[in-house]
Amino acid sequence: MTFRSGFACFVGRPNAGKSTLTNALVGQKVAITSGRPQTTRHTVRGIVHRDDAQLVLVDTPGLHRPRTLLGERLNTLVRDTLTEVDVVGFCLPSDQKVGPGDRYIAEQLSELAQGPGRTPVVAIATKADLVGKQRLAEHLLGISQLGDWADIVPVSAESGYQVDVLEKVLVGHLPEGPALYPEGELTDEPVAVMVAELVREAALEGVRDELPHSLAVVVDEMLPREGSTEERPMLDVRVNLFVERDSQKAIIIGKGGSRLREVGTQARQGIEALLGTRVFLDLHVKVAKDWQRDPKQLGRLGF
Ligand SMILES: Nc1nc2c(ncn2[C@@H]2O[C@H](COP(=O)(O)OP(=O)(O)OP(=O)(O)O)[C@@H](O)[C@H]2O)c(=O)[nH]1
Repeated sequence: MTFRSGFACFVGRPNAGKSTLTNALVGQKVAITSGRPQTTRHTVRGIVHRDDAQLVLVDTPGLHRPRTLLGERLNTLVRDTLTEVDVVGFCLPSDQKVGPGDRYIAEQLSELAQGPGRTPVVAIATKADLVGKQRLAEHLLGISQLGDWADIVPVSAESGYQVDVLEKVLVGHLPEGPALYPEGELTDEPVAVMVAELVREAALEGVRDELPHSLAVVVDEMLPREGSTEERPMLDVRVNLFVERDSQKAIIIGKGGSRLREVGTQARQGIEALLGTRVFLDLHVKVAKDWQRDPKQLGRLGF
């Protein structure tokens, strides 16, 4: 039996279902999903362990037209990631017609497919559960006319439809080689990044329209609480939330701090589940003016 191993990543416009698909393949929640675009700022890897292969998924941010410096950096990150993987999955949500955003990405990908590495691109019709047979057929036709794909696979991460098929197709594009990570490993995302994502997710809940891309979350410190014992461990987690304006700070904090308390409670439950220990979560909201356009601030926040 030949063993294959390698890297795959999903691209697609915001909300195409990339994170959800990663989770469905890995079988556990590693990447944070959300109903709003561009929440996946960091490269999160999920690892699929099979008897015949190991597939390492690199979950990239949405490839989109750069509008701000942050956008440009994200796109550079995306392109760097794309040239390093063995196969790219291009996600196109079935409930939406192929549009200009998809065409833009398709152009970038065809450059890649013709480049020196010749990375194969598998087109994936995501969210197939949301549409009927006829619409799905139309969608697949639209996708086939969009470019020259190694394969086209309809899937639903929600219902599980064809997730196994997609897994086989992706694995088929990997080179022969030994496992890259020990079995049981699901992600090598640093814990601090996952903690920050949980806080960000909670902080955006219900106010995503007001604070679309203006929130950055950074874990300041994570320390065992003084006096906490091995039987009853307790972790002090201090997190900074950066917004661009005072008005946004007010939204996060809420009347008399009520909203921030809810954010803290929700995030804490997620963090405790992630770390398997009790957590004291200390949230600080700060204004970093126009951080999306300032290289120094971006650097400090890890972009
Ligand atoms: N019905 C249905 N909904 C899905 C499916 N996959 C994803 N979704 C929903 O679509 C929305 C976006 O999914 P994500 O996985 O966050 O999309 P993404 O491409 O990672 O988004 P960005 O991180 O913004 O680029 C979420 O509300 C998901 O619940 C699916 O197979 N079926």
